[in-house]
Amino acid sequence: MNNIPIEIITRIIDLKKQLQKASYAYYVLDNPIMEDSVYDQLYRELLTLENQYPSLITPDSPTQRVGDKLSNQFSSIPHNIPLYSLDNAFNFAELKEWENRWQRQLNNVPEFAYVCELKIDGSAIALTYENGILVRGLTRGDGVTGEDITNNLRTIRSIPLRLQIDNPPEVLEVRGEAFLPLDEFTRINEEREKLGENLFANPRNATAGTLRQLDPNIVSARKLQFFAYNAHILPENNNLDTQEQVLKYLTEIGFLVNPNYQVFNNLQAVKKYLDYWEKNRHNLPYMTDGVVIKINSFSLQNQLGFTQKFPRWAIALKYPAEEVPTVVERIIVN
Ligand SMILES: NC(=O)c1cnc(OC2CCCC2)nc1N
Repeated sequence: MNNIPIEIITRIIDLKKQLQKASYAYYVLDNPIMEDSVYDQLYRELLTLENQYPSLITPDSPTQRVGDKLSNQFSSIPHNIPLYSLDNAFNFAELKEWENRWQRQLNNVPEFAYVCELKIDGSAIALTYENGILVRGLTRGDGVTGEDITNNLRTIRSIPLRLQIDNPPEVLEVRGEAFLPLDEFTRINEEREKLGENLFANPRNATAGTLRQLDPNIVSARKLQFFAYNAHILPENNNLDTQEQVLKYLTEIGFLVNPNYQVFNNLQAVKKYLDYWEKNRHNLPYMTDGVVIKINSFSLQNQLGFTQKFPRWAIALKYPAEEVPTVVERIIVN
């Protein structure tokens, strides 16, 4: 590092900042701030400088998204914070029972709110950022330990390699859903069908299958996306008091958050949201299998805690399972 001209060092830092900002605008805000040709030119300049000065390559560099080393297997790593699964409700009456249960447990809280989030039908993922840099990405696994698929997750452009804030927390745990948009799912199955390979039954299986690929280049070629829905700043001394604040924070620091979340003060209002999305979810470019309803206040969440498997403060309203139009069905029809 000592015999490298300072102009080179500052140029590399500046290029990474510009490229990360442009990538965030393009993949997360869906609002490009740079022509593709300019992005490519800056990217090539960074690549050239990093090849000349390899000691200046950092893990958050945009050039480090697609590693070239093949994994031969994934190691199992314990989660910093366990990932819980969701209890299910299959109709409004069961939702009402859930509300009665938690209200009884808290001796009838008059003031509360629910956050409703579309339940994205993909693979649950846990990301760890240290001082703003992505250091690890794990599958949900059994909730206690997950498989280290960091190299595969780094290829997902809507997962930032560096948080887009100047003073990042020491450790940040981000949870969310990796998923395949429906058009990409169809494209992958058409490709497999041409190669005589078996088809993925649905986008969830295709996502899980892709994340288990040992070659990050294959993962990079499939346009996986990621919706973040939870964050834990460690040590837990932060000013995030509600789920709604967490969703806003996640967007600020560089994540794609599903924009269809809404806050309601009662279950009747939640019902309208459920009915709306049961009808309109098929217009979305990705699969959902329900709605996740969470109590908004972390103070109430902490008072309620967890059962052996589930948080008492959240539940998934599941829509009836449905068939995904796959290439096979089209052949049969034709
Ligand atoms: N698939 C989803 O979209 C989804 C899954 N899980 C959660 O919340 C976790 C947090 C605590 C228990 C469940 N939210 C979601 N939106």
